[in-house]
Amino acid sequence: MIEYRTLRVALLGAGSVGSQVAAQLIARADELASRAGAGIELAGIAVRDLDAPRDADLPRELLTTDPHELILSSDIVVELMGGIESARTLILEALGTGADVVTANKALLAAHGPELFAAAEQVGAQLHYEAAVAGAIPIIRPLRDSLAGDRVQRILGIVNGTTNYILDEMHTKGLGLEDALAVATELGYAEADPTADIEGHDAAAKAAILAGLAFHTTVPLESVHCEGITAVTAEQIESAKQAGYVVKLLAICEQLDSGVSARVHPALVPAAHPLASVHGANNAVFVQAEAAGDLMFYGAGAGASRPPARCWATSSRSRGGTSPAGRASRSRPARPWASRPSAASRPATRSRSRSRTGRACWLRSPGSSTSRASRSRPCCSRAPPAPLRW
Ligand SMILES: NC(=O)C1=CN([C@@H]2O[C@H](COP(=O)(O)OP(=O)(O)OC[C@H]3O[C@@H](n4cnc5c(N)ncnc54)[C@H](O)[C@@H]3O)[C@@H](O)[C@H]2O)C=CC1
Ligand SMILES: N[C@@H](CC=O)C(=O)O
Repeated sequence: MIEYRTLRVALLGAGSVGSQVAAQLIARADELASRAGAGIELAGIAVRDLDAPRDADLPRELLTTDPHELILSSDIVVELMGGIESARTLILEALGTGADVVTANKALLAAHGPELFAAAEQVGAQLHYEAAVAGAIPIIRPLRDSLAGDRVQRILGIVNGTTNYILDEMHTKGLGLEDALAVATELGYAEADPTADIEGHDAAAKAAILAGLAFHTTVPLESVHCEGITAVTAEQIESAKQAGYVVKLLAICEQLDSGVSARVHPALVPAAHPLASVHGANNAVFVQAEAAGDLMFYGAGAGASRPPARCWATSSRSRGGTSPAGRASRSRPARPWASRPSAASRPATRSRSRSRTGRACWLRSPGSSTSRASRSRPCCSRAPPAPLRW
């Protein structure tokens, strides 16, 4: 019988994703231990309300309303609360103790990534975020590590499951946006505030993260052009269909001569393109790289049972100390586990329409001025978004 030393894991938040992560950590503790070479013990779960109903049956004795105490006694902290300020403060607190952190919080990373990574670097801790982009799809590590020696030229991503689900329901069943959003929310795809999904902010945060990794730079969230799906109409979807296109909310990250461009907006995708076949809440990230050519990463993008796999995969690889007390003094500990168009159907509504060469283009709908798009610069390079060349 092999005896493993034990890593204590603190979970912050027990909502859709957090409760599933907790359930998996409990149910698969032995399997994780043998893979990670260390025992994994769920030390506690910080919640707001001890009596709130949860998606999974969690041992009551693990619940606490005191995240600070929990963090102090843990080796790895998994943040699944969402939101900005509390999450930021608690992650900084955890890193300050030398704990490794796992987060799926793309909004936080896009807004405060440099600060958080600097804090991790300072104490030699790790900050994992594989589940922050594209749900269950492993995309962070491939971009950061596997493609590090290549030159990524462009990324086309369907990175928001909620909007893909909505557009797919509108396309295949003729459902309205509101009805489809209600189902997406019920299924746990949507953010706590679904405006972040339908206005494109969630996809924009993911685009900033992807563009930063792909082009080895920092992409401020404010520089990502952002237009959601609220102005997409049933008529536009039907007209796109007739013309052989599917409307998708795309995150497009490109290395242009003028600089890095990252933008999010509805686009017409030719029905034969692999991205057109991404249905429901699935995501796909289509990467074009100089040496590797075209790659497509595909899988479940949202839904409570999907991202947990990415969370506990990174937790189990994350370093842990033999005792929390020993952490603060370690500056660079040995880490054996570490790897470290709008689819306007009527030409009159299009700001850019399909070109004579048959390329599908970026189409902007006149009704979308309430989105962050209208307030932000179009892209990092300040160049206007370029039409897509498929
Ligand atoms: N739902 C999904 O499919 C995916 C979600 N994510 C991200 O994972 C994170 C969690 O998402 P969900 O589970 O869907 O959200 P959720 O809203 O279902 O759960 C968040 C939970 O955290 C709790 N919470 C918030 N602040 C807290 C605090 N200060 N102390 C203790 N508990 C607190 C809330 O009460 C809630 O129970 C978010 O950052 C989200 O963007 C990432 C990938 C997929
Ligand atoms: N609300 C998000 C959840 C995962 O990141 C989405 O719909 O993609």
